[in-house]
This record gives sequence, structure tokens and C-alpha cells, in this order.
Amino acid sequence: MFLLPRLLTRIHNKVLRSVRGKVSPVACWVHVTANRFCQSHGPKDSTSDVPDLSTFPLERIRNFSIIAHVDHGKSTLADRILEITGAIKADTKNKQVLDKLQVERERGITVKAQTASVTYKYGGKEYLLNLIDTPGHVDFTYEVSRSLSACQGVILLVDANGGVQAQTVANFYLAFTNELAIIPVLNKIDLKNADPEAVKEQLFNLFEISPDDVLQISAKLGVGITNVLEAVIEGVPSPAEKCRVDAPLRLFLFDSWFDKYKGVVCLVLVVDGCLKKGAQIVSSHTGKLYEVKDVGILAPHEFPTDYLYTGQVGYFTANIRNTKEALVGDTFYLKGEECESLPGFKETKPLVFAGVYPMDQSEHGQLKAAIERLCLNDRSVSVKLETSSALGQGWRLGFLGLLHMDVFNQRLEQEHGAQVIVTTPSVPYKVRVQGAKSIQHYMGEEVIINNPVLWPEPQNIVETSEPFVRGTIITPVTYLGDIIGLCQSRRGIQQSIRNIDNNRIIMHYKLPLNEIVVDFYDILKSLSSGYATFDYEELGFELSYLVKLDILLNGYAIPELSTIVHSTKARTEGKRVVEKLKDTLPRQMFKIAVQAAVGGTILARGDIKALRKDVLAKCYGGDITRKMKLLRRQAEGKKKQMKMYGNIEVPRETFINLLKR
Ligand SMILES: Nc1nc2c(ncn2[C@@H]2O[C@H](COP(=O)(O)OP(=O)(O)OP(=O)(O)O)[C@@H](O)[C@H]2O)c(=O)[nH]1
Repeated sequence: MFLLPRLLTRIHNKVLRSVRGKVSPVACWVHVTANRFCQSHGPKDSTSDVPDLSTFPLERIRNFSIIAHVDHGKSTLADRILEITGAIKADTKNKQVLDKLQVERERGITVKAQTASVTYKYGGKEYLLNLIDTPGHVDFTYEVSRSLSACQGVILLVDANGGVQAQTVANFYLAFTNELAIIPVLNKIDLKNADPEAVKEQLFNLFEISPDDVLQISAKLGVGITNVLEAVIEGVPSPAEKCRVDAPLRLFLFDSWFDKYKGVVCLVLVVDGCLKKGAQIVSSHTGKLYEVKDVGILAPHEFPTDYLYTGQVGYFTANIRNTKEALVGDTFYLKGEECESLPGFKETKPLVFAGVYPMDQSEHGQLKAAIERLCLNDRSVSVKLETSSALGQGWRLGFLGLLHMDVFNQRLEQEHGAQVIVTTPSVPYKVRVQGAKSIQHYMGEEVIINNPVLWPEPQNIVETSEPFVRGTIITPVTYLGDIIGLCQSRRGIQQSIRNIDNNRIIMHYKLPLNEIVVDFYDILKSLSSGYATFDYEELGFELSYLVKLDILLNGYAIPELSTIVHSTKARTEGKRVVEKLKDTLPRQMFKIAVQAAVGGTILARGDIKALRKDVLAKCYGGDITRKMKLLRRQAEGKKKQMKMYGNIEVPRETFINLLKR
């Protein structure tokens, strides 16, 4: 059952070569809360009394995460664990209890890791189990890696019907490089088409996991759940090595959110010492002093306990109103007892950037507050002010992927009532410029450009690079041809291909990030009737011949519509945008030439015909020369107007329609 030692010795070198992402192991921290609350105070569905938190020695604490591909049943397993341990009442209505956000419930996906603590009796002793339900989608890997640094082990859940998928592979390596114990579990064995033996073979072929170590459960029916809990107690090491009971207080802040009544709520791990209500604590990051107003645990709802002991996880509030003061990764210590800060989290690197503007400029202030509060709960988003002549004042936000961007904007709307316009997403590019110091905006020779508007003039560019990723695709053999075709059309280079069983193939492709951010995943899914799965890891920047594609209306470039493309794709992309614009721009009283250009070269052109006023309407009968004269005058008038409207004012609504994805 304990995979860690065996795997570490057997496949260490092989795995380290293909490690997914570089996760910074946060020094020492465990993630434990005690559970079960007084019925009088607890959430309605909690069932038992609050245990005395001081009675759990570190040896009887287990911190673990559930990791898996999307929809393999993580949240359902979490429901069953909460039920079996009495944290919530067993009820058929319990569906993904830990998916608390509206966006999670609507989309049926987890986007935010959630913590819940339970107690379980095993071998005559009571254990504190702290479980973290993590998201499955690649865009939320940050949440997974943050959660893993709080754990000593993981349950690697695999759907016995769907088998190993791209995200299973990614998550396995994430846990493996964090040196966590791995408990392999097959879920959905109740399904008619479940094939546990085939999936065990896949696990062996890919990760050398012995079939004898694999547990089989049905999270939906609640079959085999106690075996999983016991495997966690037996197989996951306790956090005893990492925390000190007798040392002065040290708190590690690893999540936070905003409560309109209490201000910022900080989720912390008590690494050393004990936290009590009323304590005076100092932030290592800001040096500010706070008085702790409220202390409690999550189980899974907030529950006040007044104390948190060594190794336990819980929340505190301290009347923090400024969201910038609660930096995830910060260390807090007791006033007068300054101590060494714990290593924080590695900054995430956003991969997709887009402009976000208020629908109505008068709501700029509200949107600013909404973005700040949401970023408190999602630290992986980067924020920078931006101004557009068409859309006004806004921000350029950086996300970890397109789904992340969609979910963030949906949360802005649902949780903060903000109405926003989101511009076309783009990826960061690297440009080496000459005469750098003389060029406005650029201080160094190599610059990262997140916004096509800031692309340097062609004569100043020495070379350009774009980000590449290593994509993992797992697909049934039937769809192989179509998928290879798709990857080639996206400038992909195949790196490896092999069978994981009789029917399924795993492939690795090197792909430009730019080619996959928008629609690659959707096309892959539709080509494979939903069966192929995709995951990617960053490979860094590589030289590439990139150009700025400008869109001109009657000869004037519209900055908001510029994009960066690979030179081989400029013509096709130009034609596509021109066609789209022809359909979207309202006709005006004069002709509009829509052009796509790179530098001075026009690559595509389309004309929007002028709206024609019927100047002959009042000219009943009469001589043909009279009618010709009227038409000639109209044409001359338009010529003048063309000049006048050379710089066409595109209505704001048109921009909104054009830029809306
Ligand atoms: N038949 C069957 N269905 C299951 C089982 N476990 C989960 N499901 C179903 O699988 C679907 C996905 O379950 P979730 O628990 O939301 O999966 P998840 O891994 O948390 O999903 P993400 O958070 O989006 O990654 C739901 O419709 C569940 O009802 C099982 O043991 N048997």
C-alpha cells in the first residue's frame, strides 16, 4: 500500500526527467484541523460534539489530498468520507458538499481546493484526518500544488471506466515530485463498463504501480470507503517531523477570502506553538500588528474554537480590511517573538492575458474592489492597469488558462455583481529589441509583451520568441489520425507515442501555447467524441518568427484588434478577422475598407458597402439626366464624407460585440 519508498527507488530517475512543473515544496507544514462540533453552534448537518483539539498528538494526524482527472469522482469521495466520519449526516442529497462556489455547482467542476477535517477511529485510537478536495482541470493545477504542499500523502483516484487520463498522469508526477505517499484507488466500479483489471494494467505500465496495491471503490454507492480511510492512516506519514509543540507561535497563511462582516479570513497552519483568541500577532510580510478576534476550524464550515494547537489548520480573523495585507505564503508570529519566516509559495506565471473593462465606466471603482477581493481568494491571477481608447480604463489580467479566465469572470459577475467586457486573450511573447534605451516602454534589451498594442516597431525588433508547452494526449486508437492532423495544423511536433493498453495511446507533443489557448481543447474533444484528454506543462520560450497583425478600417489601425501571430499564419488569420468584421461592423453612409496588414503589407481586404440614401425617392417621373445628376451629387458628397470619416468612430457597442468571446 505504501507506494512512496518503492516508487522512489524504482523510478526516480525516469520520473524526474518528465516532471510536470516545478513545484516549490513549502518547508514544513501540515494541515490539520479537528472536527465535529457542538450541535448547538455547528452547521445544521454536523452530527457530533467538538473534540478537545489538544488531545490529538501529531502522531495521530494525517493530511492528505484527493487528486484525479476531471470528473473521476474526487468530490463524491469527499462526500462519503465526510458522511462516514460523521462530519455531515449521511443523506442522498449530499452532492459535492465541498464544491461551495456557485460557479462550481453550475459547472459541476471544482475550481477551488477545499479543506475539511474529520476524526476516525482505527485500531482503538482516534485520528484527525484533514482532507483537501482539489480541482481536476489543468487550469487549476496551482490549487492542487498549493494543497499538496500541505500534505504528506494523496489518494490518486482513477475512474475504472475511463481509465488513466492526461490529468491523472500530471497529478501523479506532481505528487511524486513532492515526495508524497500515493494511495491508488479505482472509483466507479459499479459502472457496467468498468474494467478494473485493464486500468490496473495501465497504472502498472505508466507508473509501475503494482495491481495488488490498488483499492477498488464506488464513491457513489459508498462501497470500499473505510478501506480508503484505513489505507490513509496506514500509508500516509504523520506531520510529526515538521512541527514543534514547544517553540514560539508560527503561523503559515495558505489561503484567504473576504467576508463582508469579518474582513479578511485567513486560513493558517499552526506550524509551531499554539494560537489563541486575543493573541497579538505580527505579519512577517508587512510588519503590521493585529489582535486575533476569532479563531476556528473548517469542518467543512467555519466553526469557532478559540484555540488552534500545533499542526492544526484553521482560520483566524483580525479585522483586516485591506486585502493586500493578507498575502498567501506569509508567516505570522507573536508580538515580541520574531522568528524565521517560512518559505512562501513560488509565484505563478500566468499563461493567458486579457483586458477586463467595466461595461459602464462609472463602475470602475466597484470593479476595482471586486477584482481585489477575488484575487485574495485566487492568488494565481496577475493584475495590471490598462487604458484603451475604445473601452476606457481597465486592467490586463493574467490567468493560468482559458477556463480559469472564464471562471474568474463568472465569479466577478456572480459573487460581486460586476458587468465586464473581456478582450481577446493572448499569451506573453519575448522580444529582443535594438536601441532599447531609446524606445519608450522598454528598459532592457529583452522585453515580455503581454499586450499586442505594446509590440515594438518591426525595425526595432531583432528576434522574437513565444512560449511552448509539452502536451500530453491520451486517446483511443480510432481517433489517432484526426488528432495527429490537428496537432500538425497547430505547429505541433510529436515527441513520443506509445500504447498504454490494447486500445489507447499516449502521445507527447511540443506545441506553441498560442495555438492551444483558444480552441484546441474543444476541437480535440469534438474530434474524439469526447474521449481524448489533454494536459500540458510549460517548456519556456523558444525563438519563433512572430509578427503583429493589424486591422485597419479605411487605413487606420484599430489597436484593440491587433494580435500577434506566427508569420506563416498571418494571411489565414487576417482573412478570418476581416470576414468576421465584415459581418459585425454596422454599415455606414460611406464605404468602409477593412484590411488586415503586417507592417505595410496588406494581407486581406474586404469592403463594407455604404448604406445608400434613396435620393431619387422624391423624383417622380422626369428626365433621366435629372436622376443621373442627383446620383452624381450623392457620390461627390460621399467622397467628401469619406475623408471626413477617414478615422471611423466605431461605436463602443461594436467593440464590445467584436471583443466578446
Ligand atoms: N457511477 C458512479 N458515478 C460516480 C461515482 N463517483 C462519482 N460519480 C459521478 O461522477 C461525476 C463526477 O463526480 P465528481 O465527484 O464531481 O468528480 P470530481 O473529480 O470531483 O470532478 P472535478 O472537481 O470537476 O474534477 C458525478 O456525476 C458523480 O455522481 C461512482 O463511484 N460511480
